[in-house]
Amino acid sequence: LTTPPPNAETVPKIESAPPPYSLSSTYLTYLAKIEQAVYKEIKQYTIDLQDRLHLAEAYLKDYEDSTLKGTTHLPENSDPWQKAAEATIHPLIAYRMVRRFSKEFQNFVFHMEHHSENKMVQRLKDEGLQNWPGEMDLAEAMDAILRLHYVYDMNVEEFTNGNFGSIATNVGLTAAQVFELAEYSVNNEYYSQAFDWLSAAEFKIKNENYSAISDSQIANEYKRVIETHDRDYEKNANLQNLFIFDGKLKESSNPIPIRDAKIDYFTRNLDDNAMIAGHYKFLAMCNGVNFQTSKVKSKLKCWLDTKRHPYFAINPLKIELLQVEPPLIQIYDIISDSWIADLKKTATPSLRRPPPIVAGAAPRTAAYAWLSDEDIPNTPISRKIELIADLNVRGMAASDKLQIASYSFGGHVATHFDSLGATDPNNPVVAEKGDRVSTFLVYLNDVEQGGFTPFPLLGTFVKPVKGSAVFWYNALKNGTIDSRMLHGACPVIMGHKWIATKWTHLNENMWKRPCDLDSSL
Ligand SMILES: O=C(O)CCC(=O)C(=O)O
Ligand SMILES: [Fe+2]
Repeated sequence: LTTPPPNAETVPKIESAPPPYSLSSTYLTYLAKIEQAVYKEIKQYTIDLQDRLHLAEAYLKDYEDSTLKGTTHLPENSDPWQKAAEATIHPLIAYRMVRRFSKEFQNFVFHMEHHSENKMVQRLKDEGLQNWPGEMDLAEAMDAILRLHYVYDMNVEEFTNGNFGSIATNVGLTAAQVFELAEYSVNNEYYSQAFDWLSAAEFKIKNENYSAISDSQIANEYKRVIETHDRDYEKNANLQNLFIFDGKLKESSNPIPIRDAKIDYFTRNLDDNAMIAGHYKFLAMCNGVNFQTSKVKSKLKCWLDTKRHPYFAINPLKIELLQVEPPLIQIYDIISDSWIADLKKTATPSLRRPPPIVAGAAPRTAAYAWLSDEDIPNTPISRKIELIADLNVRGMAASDKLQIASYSFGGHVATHFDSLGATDPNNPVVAEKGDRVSTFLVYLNDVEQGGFTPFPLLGTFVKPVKGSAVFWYNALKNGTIDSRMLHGACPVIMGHKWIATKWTHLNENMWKRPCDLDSSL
């Protein structure tokens, strides 16, 4: 796995907004660190509980083997004082009693006092118990797991056995945990997913010695999926983007598998609008499908560029052309490990959950921080981008601050345009600086699996490669939005994903934008 992000301990307690625990590898790392202490605490607690149980049992046994055993000839209901006197005649019974009072009780009371539940709870509170993940974090984590299933057409049985495509691991989920995700799917109207999760739970229960759920719970849940689906079907059938079966489940003996239903949607909605068509191509690309024609592909190439600036005569840029028109390029090895470490370290304390989604904006699940050039004096990345892209980048008017994003499992961005005017024609930033004319996105690490950046309408996608950047223009030369530049981020399956993004604005780059990126060929 990737090395943990720096300064995980410095993750702040955020008063204004709940910390994005499930959304960011940084916060997950912080939790994993806390859990090392929690594990030790609870492990010790079980040892203490066992000690106390043994002490209590030893006391009972000693009393039963001496006093009770030696005084059985008195009737059950005889006078307690008479019984007590009887117990003190025998020297060894008497001795054992004195021993119990002076030794075993002391021991017992000592253990009770020093390892009480209250003290454990206090220690957990000291670790930050009240700020730990809650319902919302769990819902976000469940969404992330279900998103991986949906986007990558995961076989739930394989997935929950810990096998992710080409990667096999030895950790999966229990039948009860799989069942919880099935229930969550139904509650959130992901009916087709619910079926996959239920049948996986049904299968898993057979292979478990002990399961916290039963076959009858699963049977009831199947009934609930069908009933809930059929109840909501009429109401929602007209909603284009709602993932729903074609027809009522009660009447169809064979529900359409999620995979076929997606392909159906893909072909049906292809021409409706860029966002919807883009979504289904996006899913295919996350799975590695490239839609570029052989004619387009034949123009693609890699080269070492020495001409952009004298600096590059001795440090040539390794450029790969991913699409000629509109231009999309990936440039390798543009940022050193020490710059990467500086960016992660500086961003970590201010990583926050994204703002609530406004109408028309794409859902995104990552934690974000914004760095000004002054925040990172030893990492002059704006200057470097100026040299590479030949654009004005430095200064408040020329670009946005550098955006750092930290994704965790299932972390994604739905298809969108980086142009601010695309979602909000009255955006004040557009009025002031002009729209975002270009995007320069740097991958700060390799991702074990998943996390591609697809451009559905170009038919190609970018793979995260540590230290490489992808560059494109969001605006046409006349300044209007280039609607071909729809893109998104595929969910991370395994690993962490960190990116740094610089958006350059139009007004300061009016005269800078080269006529054609191709001229450097
Ligand atoms: O993470 C990626 O690959 C793309 C992110 C993106 O498009 C964005 O944040 O606007
Ligand atoms: Fe974007």
